[in-house]
Amino acid sequence: MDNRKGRLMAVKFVNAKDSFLHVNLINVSLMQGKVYELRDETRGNCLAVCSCLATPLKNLKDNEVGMSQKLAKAIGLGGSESLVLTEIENLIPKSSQVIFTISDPDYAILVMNATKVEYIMLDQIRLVKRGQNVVVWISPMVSITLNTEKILPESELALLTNETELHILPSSDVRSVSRLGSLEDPSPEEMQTGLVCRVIFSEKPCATPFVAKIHPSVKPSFLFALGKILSVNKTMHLQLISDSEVSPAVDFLSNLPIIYLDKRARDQANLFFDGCKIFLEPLEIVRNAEFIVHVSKNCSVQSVKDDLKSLAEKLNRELLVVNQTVFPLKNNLAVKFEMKTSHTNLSSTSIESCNMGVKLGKFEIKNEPAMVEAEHSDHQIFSSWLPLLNNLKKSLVTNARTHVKSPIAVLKGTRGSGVETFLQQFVQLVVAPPLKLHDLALDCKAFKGKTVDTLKNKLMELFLEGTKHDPCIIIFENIDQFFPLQTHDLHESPESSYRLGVLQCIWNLSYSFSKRHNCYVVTTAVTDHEVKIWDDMSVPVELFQIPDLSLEDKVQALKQCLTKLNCNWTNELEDNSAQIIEICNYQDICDIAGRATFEKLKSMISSDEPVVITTDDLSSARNFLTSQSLKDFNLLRIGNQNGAASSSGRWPNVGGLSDVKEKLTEMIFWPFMYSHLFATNPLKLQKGALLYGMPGTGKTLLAEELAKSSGMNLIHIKGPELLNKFIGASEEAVRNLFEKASAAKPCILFFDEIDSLAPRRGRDTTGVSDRVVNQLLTSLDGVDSPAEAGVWVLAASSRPDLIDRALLRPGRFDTMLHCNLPTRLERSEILQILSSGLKISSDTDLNKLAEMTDGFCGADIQALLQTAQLVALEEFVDVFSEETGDKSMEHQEQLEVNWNHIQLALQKTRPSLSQEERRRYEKIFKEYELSLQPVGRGKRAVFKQRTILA
Ligand SMILES: Nc1ncnc2c1ncn2[C@@H]1O[C@H](COP(=O)(O)OP(=O)(O)OP(=O)(O)O)[C@@H](O)[C@H]1O
Repeated sequence: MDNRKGRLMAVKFVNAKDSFLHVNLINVSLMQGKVYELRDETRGNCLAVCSCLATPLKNLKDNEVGMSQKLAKAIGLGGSESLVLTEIENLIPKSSQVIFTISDPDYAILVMNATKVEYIMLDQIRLVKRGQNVVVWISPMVSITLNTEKILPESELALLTNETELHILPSSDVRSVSRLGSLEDPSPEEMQTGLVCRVIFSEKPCATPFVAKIHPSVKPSFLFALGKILSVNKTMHLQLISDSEVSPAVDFLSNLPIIYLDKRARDQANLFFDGCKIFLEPLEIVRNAEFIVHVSKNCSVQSVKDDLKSLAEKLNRELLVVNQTVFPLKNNLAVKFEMKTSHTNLSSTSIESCNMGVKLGKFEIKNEPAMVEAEHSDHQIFSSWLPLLNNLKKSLVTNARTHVKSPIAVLKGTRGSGVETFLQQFVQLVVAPPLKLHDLALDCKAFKGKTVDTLKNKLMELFLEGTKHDPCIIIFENIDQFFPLQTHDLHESPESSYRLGVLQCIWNLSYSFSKRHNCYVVTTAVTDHEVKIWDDMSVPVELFQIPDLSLEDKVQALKQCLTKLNCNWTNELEDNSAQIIEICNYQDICDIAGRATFEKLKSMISSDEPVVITTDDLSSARNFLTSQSLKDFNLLRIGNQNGAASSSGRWPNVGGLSDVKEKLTEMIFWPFMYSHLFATNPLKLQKGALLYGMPGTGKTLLAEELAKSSGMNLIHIKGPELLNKFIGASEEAVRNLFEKASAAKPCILFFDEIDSLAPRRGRDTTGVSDRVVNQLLTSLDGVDSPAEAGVWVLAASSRPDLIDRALLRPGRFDTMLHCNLPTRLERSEILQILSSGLKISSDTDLNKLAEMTDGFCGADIQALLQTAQLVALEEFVDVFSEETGDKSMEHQEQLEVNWNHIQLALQKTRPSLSQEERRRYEKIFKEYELSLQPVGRGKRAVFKQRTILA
């Protein structure tokens, strides 16, 4: 192609939403990124300049150039014509300011979408020529046409970059064009050319329709044309009258004046919701700005405040500055900066660098609406959450006024603690008067696995939507979707960079939008890990910890759930429910109510009677469900059969071990059962105990039985299950565990095989165990007195000598309880217990069996009885199938374990530990016990002394 002569190409209209030229693949390699002058083939005049897009369009021929039909029309091309394309080779100057004009209807659209235009403009247009029209698409259906009025410094062409300041003026306001870009002050008229207001629908109809009321402190009475927010084609005239009875004068959150509009005018303007924004364009220009303040980029807010203060003092008058931020100066004196609304300034630094008009007059700072104490109605807010709800609301208001706080609030609650419900209650609170925030939500579940770019586009749409409804609150639901479980590695990994990308995107948008608009982002976090990720990004999110519900609130939550499920409840349930759901969290209560209702409905399927839930229904539903807070853990039992603690027969299933049982009863059972007595007694309670002994001696059984008999939750951790190869993950698992235990209180945290989780430090080459031990120590030290905290810690090990010694110090696992191999008497007791569920013939002598099982531990005895049962079963099957050919086992009741079966089982069963192994264990325990006693003092000293005396 001869660049000087140009190339003749036929114009084809393509479905593009931009002001670029499009060509096919072959031409792209020649033309991409280049800039062309477009001349009319017949008349030869230059119509426009355009740059060529690098993305090829398949359906174009080699001699065709594609452009949008709208653009073609805007630059004066009619029908399908041909153009001569001449490349512009000279360097195109980058311009600092470009001034466009725009038709009045398009201006109305622009005003409502200014922020969006800022973001999308450079994607659609890069090059402009003085006098040329360009088209910008605000949405696929809506576009505006801009005419390039002026380029500064003076030039024919301008390349638009991020640095270019764009000014767009309505064409009716051409007078001001000549002044733009100069350092001249804008005239007072320019400053009063428009007003953005928030509409509140007036309850009483006005005598004349199309009259809007406004508080006199904001504007005197003028005639305005009303441009509406949703449908942009209509313009209606509106009489604006001042009325001292209307209040508030200014919506303090958005700093927008509020006007009250009659219903008829509202319908005419297609305004659908209270609180929407409208743009008022004056029909009369009013000269009333008396003083101009220049606010430059480098000028501090304080210096402006000082200037204005001295001015107010000098004039002995009060200052009124409409729009933008309010700075209180002294009693009843305030200033607000007014940006020029005569044009929309699109530079990112516009706020700092523009001139602002100050109007002198009286201005009353509207007092911050008192934090309306949230209503404590039956269906709404729990009193335990009320202080936090109000704090969060306060933070939001402060942020809206000062922009000094973080735009993101993270609500942290444990699993099942009702985080989502809390969020709903918060939203209810802020969308109601007086704040009237608009709420938008994004369910992150829908974006799981999507690219950061896809998410970014969606977020951009969401935030832009938010700016339309400013002030608004944006809620990220289920944000944990972006935190895959195994992202604890500190090294670069696809997961960690994805997560970082997502969060950075959320942060960047929240930050930039909240600077200019009142957008406040609220999200949730369930684990420490989720909170830490924000920390790692070093962005200042505000963290709010959701408190546990009080017992009264739990009962209220239960009633709410049952009411929602259309159920009634009995009076006795009213009295007993607190006891049943005492240790449940919010989600558990919802689940229990749901389960109880479901079971009740099942039982009365053919009845039309109303559903009435009783104490029994609730208790059985509670026993059926696993607590939410414990779902990730190995939960052995919650409470006993009745859902409440029993005070008698505490160890019915554990034989022998009387010392250990007694000590555990004193240490855990009593302080829990009689907490009121212990609370008034200054006794220092022990919070942790270590059960040690040979394998199979009933250590796990003891922990289970303790939880069962006291009605406490039990979290059972098998040593190595917490260890994770990712750096930091094991420590975090330990931290989470203690958090869960606290959420599930009253709770016993039971570390089985603790020697494998917390071996002595310094022996592990990977360092994982060392860090886990350190974390365990920190977490154990963090557990308060069990009577208050409701968390007791138990550990079990058959090799206590391998455990890190620091764990055994006072305040940690400071009580050592030895679970011995059972003696003959104890074996007899165990045999009684374990055989109680079996059918045993009368010829069986359990005492004799106890004598014959020397060296057997509890687990061995259980194995022996199981083997005896199997032997009995084999015999039973043989006899019945041979004699009767009956294989249906109808005669099961005749299945019985007799002495003979036991003898046979005894021949097949050996103690799990040989004599030598038992001796080795005994030696280890002895040495271990000795090593624990302080040298020269205490027991060891006594022991030594005794030796000497003997
Ligand atoms: N003292 C006991 N009374 C009744 N049953 C017992 C007793 N000791 C052990 N058993 C039986 O043995 C089974 C296994 O015991 P348990 O798991 O509690 O032993 P452990 O000491 O925790 O063993 P390990 O060290 O191998 O974990 C129990 O479920 C129970 O049936």
